[in-house]
Amino acid sequence: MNILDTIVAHKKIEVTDRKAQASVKQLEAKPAFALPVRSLSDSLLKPDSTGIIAEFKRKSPSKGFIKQDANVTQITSAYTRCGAACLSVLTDENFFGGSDADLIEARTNDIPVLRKDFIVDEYQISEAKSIGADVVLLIAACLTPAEVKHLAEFATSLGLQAILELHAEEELEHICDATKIVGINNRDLKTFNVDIERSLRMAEQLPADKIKIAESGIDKIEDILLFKQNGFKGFLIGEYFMKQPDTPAAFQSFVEQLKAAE
Ligand SMILES: O=P(O)(O)OC[C@@H](O)[C@@H](O)c1c[nH]c2ccccc12
Repeated sequence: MNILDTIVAHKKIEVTDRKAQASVKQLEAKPAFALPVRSLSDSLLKPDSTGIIAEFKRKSPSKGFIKQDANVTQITSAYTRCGAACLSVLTDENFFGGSDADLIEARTNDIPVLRKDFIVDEYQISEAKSIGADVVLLIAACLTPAEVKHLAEFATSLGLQAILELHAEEELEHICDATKIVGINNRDLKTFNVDIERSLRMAEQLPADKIKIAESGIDKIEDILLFKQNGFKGFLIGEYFMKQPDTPAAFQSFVEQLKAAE
């Protein structure tokens, strides 16, 4: 079994357990469920947007611990203050060391927050809303096209936006009207290989009306400039910032360099 299959199998068991603990009605009754949603597309399309979706990630299956004791308040507030367009917060505990509590804390910032997790059931989208997320991720590699359509429409019905994550050309068939934002993952979730050129080639095949986001393995200003030239509006970056001894300072200097280069 590859790592993605392992994570998804684990996720399905977790979700079954959580469903037995809290009904959808109980999720809907949580105060955060009623919070207004902040729009990721509006944030990315602002003329002065950095486009950076800055990720809070303590560990990953490919790298192990990146920053085990990372402080979510300090890091997400610095990301926001220094110009992130959106925050991405891992909520998967087992493989990424994340939690709902991290997202709830990140939500106190006034930019959109992406719940970064492996969504296999609409229940997780209700959960995302109940902890204050504005955006959810739908990963084509673990869903059928019909599931993507259903989940994206369900997210939209709750006012949330969805990012459809693609990696391989065969996944282009997962695109539908409800998936307005498409992320191309430079990293293969089954092998962890990162290939930016491959993503650029694949992006050429996306419908022109989709908002494009480049994900993973981005660690230099030149990467962003290259993606921008190819029509990308968003850049999802985690490890590069999280692995720096001083994440807030590293983020600030990255944004300054990006602005100077433009
Ligand atoms: O840390 P990186 O290489 O900058 O990548 C961030 C983000 O793209 C990556 O964490 C990611 C992309 N798709 C995912 C799906 C699940 C979990 C994590 C991810």
